[in-house]
Amino acid sequence: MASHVVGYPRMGPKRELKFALESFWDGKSSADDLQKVAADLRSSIWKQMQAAGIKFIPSNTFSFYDQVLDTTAMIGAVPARYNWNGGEIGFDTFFSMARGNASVPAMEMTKWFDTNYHFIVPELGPDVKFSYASHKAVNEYKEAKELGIDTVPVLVGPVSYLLLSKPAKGVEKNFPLITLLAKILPIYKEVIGELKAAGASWIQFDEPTLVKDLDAHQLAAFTEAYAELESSLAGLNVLIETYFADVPAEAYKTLTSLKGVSAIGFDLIRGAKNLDLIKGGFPSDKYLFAGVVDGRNIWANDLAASLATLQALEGIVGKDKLVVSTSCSLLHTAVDLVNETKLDSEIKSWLAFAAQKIVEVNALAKALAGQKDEEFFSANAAAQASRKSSPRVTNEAVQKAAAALKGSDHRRATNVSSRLDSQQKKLNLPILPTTTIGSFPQTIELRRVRREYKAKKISEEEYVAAIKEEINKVVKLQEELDIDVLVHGEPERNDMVEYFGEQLSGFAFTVNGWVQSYGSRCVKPPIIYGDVSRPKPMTVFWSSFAQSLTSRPMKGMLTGPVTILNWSFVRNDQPRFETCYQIALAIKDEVEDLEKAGVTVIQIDEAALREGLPLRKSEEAFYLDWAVHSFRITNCGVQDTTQIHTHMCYSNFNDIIHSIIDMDADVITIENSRSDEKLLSVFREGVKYGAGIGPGVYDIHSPRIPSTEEIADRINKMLAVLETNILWVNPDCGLKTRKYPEVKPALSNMVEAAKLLRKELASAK
Ligand SMILES: Nc1nc2c(c(=O)[nH]1)N[C@@H](CNc1ccc(C(=O)N[C@@H](CCC(=O)N[C@@H](CCC(=O)N[C@@H](CCC(=O)O)C(=O)O)C(=O)O)C(=O)O)cc1)CN2
Ligand code: MET
Ligand SMILES: [Zn+2]
Repeated sequence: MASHVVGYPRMGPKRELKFALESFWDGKSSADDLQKVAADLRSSIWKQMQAAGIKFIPSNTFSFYDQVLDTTAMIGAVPARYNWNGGEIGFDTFFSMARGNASVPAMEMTKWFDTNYHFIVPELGPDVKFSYASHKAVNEYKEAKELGIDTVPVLVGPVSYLLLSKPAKGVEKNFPLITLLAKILPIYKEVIGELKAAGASWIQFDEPTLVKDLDAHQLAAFTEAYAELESSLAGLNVLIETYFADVPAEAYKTLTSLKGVSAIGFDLIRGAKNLDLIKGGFPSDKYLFAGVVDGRNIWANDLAASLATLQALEGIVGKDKLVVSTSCSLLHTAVDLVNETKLDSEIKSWLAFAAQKIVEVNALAKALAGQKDEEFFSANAAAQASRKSSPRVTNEAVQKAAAALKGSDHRRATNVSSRLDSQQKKLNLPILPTTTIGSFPQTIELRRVRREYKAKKISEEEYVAAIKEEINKVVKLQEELDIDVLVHGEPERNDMVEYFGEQLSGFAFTVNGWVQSYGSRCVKPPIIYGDVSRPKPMTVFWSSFAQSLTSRPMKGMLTGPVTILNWSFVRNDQPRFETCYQIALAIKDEVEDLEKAGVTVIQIDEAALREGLPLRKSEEAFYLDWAVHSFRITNCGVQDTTQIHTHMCYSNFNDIIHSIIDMDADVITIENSRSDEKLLSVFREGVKYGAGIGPGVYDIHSPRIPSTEEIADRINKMLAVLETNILWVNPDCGLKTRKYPEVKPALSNMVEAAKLLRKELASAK
């Protein structure tokens, strides 16, 4: 019985790739140094999988930034503004596309399906000249082969690639990108040819868009694409991998009849209906790659349950056609539990990170082949039983309180426009008020202070003094810049989700459980293992201190329940909405304590609300209902004069604008600049928005400093579709990833632009 892994984390068990990338970008190390770190990581991962007994080991799942950008490089689809002159694409062009450079902004980045991973959106059109411009897939296959490991090279499938692209600037918005298939397939053919010549016997195409709602045209593109590739693929075993949800019934028909395809991979964790589809009929000549080990979470597999599932599948497809696999790439889980020295041993026994998951995959494959490791299986069964019965998982008071919520929809008593009036009387803000999203740069010194405090190398007094000093600096800076509504800068926070997880009951946290979010940036999602409650106030101390330093309004800064849920590793033993309501109640307590402490503006970030949206239309309404409800629970009890802000980043909101309105926040700040102001089109189309809104005026994900004119131009575009009195001026997102030499001039230009427009508006009256 064979085993397979869809993909593996790239960063390394101690984020070696992150540090190598950042050092290279800072000019502190050479391209060769970076290549060396990368090669070492790849080789250790391949060897680890080989040692675990994995038969189908993936290659080309490594990336210096993102696998979709790698594909863009492979087919030479570099936007003209990067001045690429042909030839093999090197670091310069590659990283300019990813991060921008001094003269050109980066390409758009967006969420990879419903994960916290971001990909670089390809910009295509009828005039793009495609060419084979990155041999990475072939090189990595050869590299593994030289180590004596015959891998399965992985490519982003051509149809998913196009369906994830957007029309380039100047190309008609509804240009049918799928018509570019004919132009990119010849390059895929070249790659396939080289892989065959190098000795590959399998190839994997990731086609995750097959789990979305596709129309007949889009489905037909899959049929055409693989028919077109069939002759090039002859002699290779071809695996089409789907993940993140089940495949809709129509798509299943298309998928199982693709020409030249010998194997199909399914997510059997998130794809609840896949099993029934397969039971309803699976082609007898194809391999089934059964994704039973969860690539999106950190729980140890319930091996007995998976084995039963696999045995049922074996009855359908036959013993020699079943391959045990992961539900998706392990990119979305933490790397190695071995490095978790601080986790309590009972909780640790419930967990499996990527390194442990490959062992699970192999144990299942062996058990199917009649070589069950009894000891491994019984230890696993004991851990499953301990997790089910552990008293630390349950808090009855919390369960009762959460159950009681469902009857009411928790709305504020007064409507938003009269609330805004009461708030304005108190706040007395100018038109186009300026603010920032919360975090200020996280300097090396700041990180050192937090690290030393955690390691008990400095005392609590020293720590508090250092953070207070930082808050003081950030407040002074904002006053100098003349920003209207201030923030304390979040210097005490490692991350907006992890920070709250560390203070709530029912959460555990890791030391090295990093997951790539974008580029070199990683997150360490907390683990929700039990019922959630808030033992004591979490932010009141810092927020009241910050408010005491200034007469300007200081925003209290919280992360909302949906975002805490979506950016944590969540329980798989109760529905997500139950957990979300529990978190909402904890945040509600915090909101009310902030209000009591005299904080009059409170921002509750829901950065991840959109990405939690189910991948299929039919499931959206249910999610939006409980997600928006959870947000309202947190702040329905505050006074009219308390201004509730929320913030969202990186998303396409146009399709859920009515749910955003239904959140009933007083002010929303929202990402806008990196996606070409797509956001504004919804207002252009006539949606009425009466609450305060601050579409970001510049991209904070790039080191580039926007000019005053550029920002003023952006604000003008907003004024064309939004009422003057509801518009706020702010960056796209928090500033924690930036450096002060970028932030100071950028914010200064932002304030200047706001002032310029205030003047123009006043003289126009
Ligand atoms: N959870 C989450 N998801 C999100 C976002 C977000 O802010 N949070 N933002 C959006 C974009 N994604 C982002 C993801 C990560 C980062 C980010 O800045 N991550 C930091 C790590 C953040 C962190 O928790 N840092 C800790 C740990 C610091 C650390 O690495 N310490 C090292 C030593 C490092 C040193 O020598 O300074 C150690 O302890 O070993 C801290 O600052 O306290 C990074 O990769 O650099 C930014 C945006 C979408 N998704
Ligand atoms: N308040 C948070 C910050 O400014 C919101 C970030 S959304 C990813 O960092
Ligand atoms: Zn944000």
